[in-house]
Amino acid sequence: MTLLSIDNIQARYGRSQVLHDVSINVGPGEIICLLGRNGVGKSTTLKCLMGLLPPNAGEIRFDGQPITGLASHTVARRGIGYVPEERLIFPNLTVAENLSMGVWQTGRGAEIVEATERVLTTFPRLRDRLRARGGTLSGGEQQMLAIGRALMGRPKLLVVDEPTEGLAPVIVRALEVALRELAATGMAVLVIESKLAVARRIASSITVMAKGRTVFRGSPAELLSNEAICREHLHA
Ligand SMILES: Nc1ncnc2c1ncn2[C@@H]1O[C@H](COP(=O)(O)OP(=O)(O)OP(=O)(O)O)[C@@H](O)[C@H]1O
Repeated sequence: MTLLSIDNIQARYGRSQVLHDVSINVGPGEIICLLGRNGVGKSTTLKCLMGLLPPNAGEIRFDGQPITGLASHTVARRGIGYVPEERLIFPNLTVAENLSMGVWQTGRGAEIVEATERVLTTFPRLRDRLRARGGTLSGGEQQMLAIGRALMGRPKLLVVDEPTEGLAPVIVRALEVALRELAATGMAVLVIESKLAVARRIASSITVMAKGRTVFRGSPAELLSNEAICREHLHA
């Protein structure tokens, strides 16, 4: 079953065509890792999905409905939680306040408490930090907070741009465990991951991009046995 299908999208910044032909599918309970060298259009693909840059061709469908070009708040309300590369933590708000920003209806205290508990089950490390200001957290804790905030609205699909970038191995492992646990509950996960080792451990399927196109889709084992794709399109 497919929850998200991105079909043959193209997109441009001004006159510069950045995406030429991108297709990605994600089903419930799957973790799809998007790999490829710097500048091939991975982040741009997520921006198209999230309504931050309208594609100029192709279609995006989510949960049986077309969502191509819808505004980002509408896409989010359909059930997609997005964690951009910059994380966008509010540094002067506490961790608990940052999390509560991820709930749509404000003023419903019980809902916020329940959603916060769910996030703390996924990221127990944040429990002791609930009253700390976002800006005082380590990079790894900030990434957990950013993902946690995206989880507050109970998304069916979690979309994360490079979550492990620049983080210590022990934190990377904790994020891997969290993403696998979320997928085990049936959540779909689409993640940009530049480390092949991480992608191998968590991916149900890997999609490789090169120069604005998706050039490979398969299991981690299929990717590793495809020497040409590994040599041409991935970091060593
Ligand atoms: N706002 C923008 N305006 C113009 N060009 C942009 C903009 N953002 C990205 N680009 C260009 O679009 C291309 C794709 O960028 P994108 O960030 O999607 O790549 P990426 O695969 O995510 O790479 P990285 O891992 O470096 O983030 C690059 O050539 C980049 O320079």
